[in-house]
Amino acid sequence: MDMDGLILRLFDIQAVKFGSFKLKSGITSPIYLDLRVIVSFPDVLAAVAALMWERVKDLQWDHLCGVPYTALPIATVIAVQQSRSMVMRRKEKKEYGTSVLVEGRYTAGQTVLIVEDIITSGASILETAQDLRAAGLQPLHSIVMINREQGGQANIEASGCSVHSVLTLSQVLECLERHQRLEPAVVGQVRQFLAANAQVAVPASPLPPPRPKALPFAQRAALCPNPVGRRLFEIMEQKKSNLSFNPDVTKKAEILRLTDLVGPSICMLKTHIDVVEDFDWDLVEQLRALAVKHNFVIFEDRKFADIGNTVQLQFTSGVYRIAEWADIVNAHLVPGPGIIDGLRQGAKAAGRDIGLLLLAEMSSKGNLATGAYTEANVKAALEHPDFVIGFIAMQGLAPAHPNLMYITPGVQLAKGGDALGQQYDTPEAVVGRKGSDIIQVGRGIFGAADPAAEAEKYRVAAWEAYQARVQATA
Ligand SMILES: O=c1ccn([C@@H]2O[C@H](COP(=O)(O)O)[C@@H](O)[C@H]2O)c(=O)[nH]1
Repeated sequence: MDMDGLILRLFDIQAVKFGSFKLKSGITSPIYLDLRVIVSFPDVLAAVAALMWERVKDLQWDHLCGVPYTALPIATVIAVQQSRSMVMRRKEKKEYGTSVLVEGRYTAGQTVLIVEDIITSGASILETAQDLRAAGLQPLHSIVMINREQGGQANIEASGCSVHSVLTLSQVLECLERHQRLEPAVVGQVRQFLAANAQVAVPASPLPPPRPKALPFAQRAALCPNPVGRRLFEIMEQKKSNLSFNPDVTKKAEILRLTDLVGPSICMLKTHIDVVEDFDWDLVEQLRALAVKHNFVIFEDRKFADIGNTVQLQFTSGVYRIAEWADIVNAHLVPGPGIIDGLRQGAKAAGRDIGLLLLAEMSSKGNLATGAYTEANVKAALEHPDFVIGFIAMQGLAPAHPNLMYITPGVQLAKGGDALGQQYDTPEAVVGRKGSDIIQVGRGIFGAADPAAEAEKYRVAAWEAYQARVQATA
């Protein structure tokens, strides 16, 4: 389809209309471009995507992002036709579940080409660019199908994002006039309108409502119905520590040595009690004594994953009798919410305050704890606020519920991974940008020559990232 053919087809399918229309920018226009309809005309959708691609194929960028909603199918067609990666900006923020506004796989600093159907003032592209920046991405370029030539290009380029367009409104008008599709009076009216509205201001508040405030841990403690969650928030504030340490070694003496060394820097000790070769009850007693000495809570990373009745037995019985000494345990939601009730009953039988973390996300490559599964975990947590204190997660998931906390494993001072699929991100990224609360560190600390000094480095990095996050939304 050539350009004239496309413009005539847009006219025929009523994607170009004449009358009196109120635009998002507030102005009343005698012409309205409604590219929403093209989803019902695959030939038009394909032609639009191909022409837009022609304009930008030589530019350098990492991901496409369609402005919701009209440009989403256009961006999708380009992404599929050209085998290019796309990210997707949410227009509405979800009540619960992943709070990310930009979906997809991307890393901070990557660049984006924004795809839009029409620009007038440029407000919609600016809104999308703002959310992309908030997600750590760089909106470098934009491509629009029709530029209404009303100042949008200048407004967007002033923000550092280049604008490329396939057609201008004048070109559309000129083509329809040449093919005698319009009365001369209508053409004159539209030209007059364009001349009088060459500079449309971005509407006063095109931006989405501000993100929820990141409350200080001290304030979040007061919102926490579970005594252990409350205590952990308080310890974090008292020790200025949002560092959890896991001495994943197999000898009792080494676990105790490492724990005593890093104890002053941590708010939480995470154990894998079933890897200890010389486990005995004295280990438990000594760990509890260290927890009192250094003021931290103990989290047994048992990752329960069976039916309610079985996990209750695993929790309270057997060699480890976890419910008698752990402050916090965790569970997969795979078996359904019965697992939460089973563990709650176990805690009650032991007569102790215990908090539960749900494994909403994981750090390992290719893990399946994503999307709807993650959201189901958030829903379950909201339904059991007395017992579920938060999540193992890679980011903040429900910022509207500050009583819930996020513990993120897979953290080291430099990004990387191990040979078995573990993936590491930095404290700054995890706590500062992704909204997690506590970093979970093992080998990064006990693998260092001086574990105590290394733990301090992690404590300072995570605490500074937390403080910066609170200040940024204050
Ligand atoms: O998704 C998950 C859940 C749990 N872990 C646990 O965290 C530590 C990480 O240890 P590093 O030595 O810092 O890699 C480990 O105990 C895992 O069992 C996780 O890594 N990812």
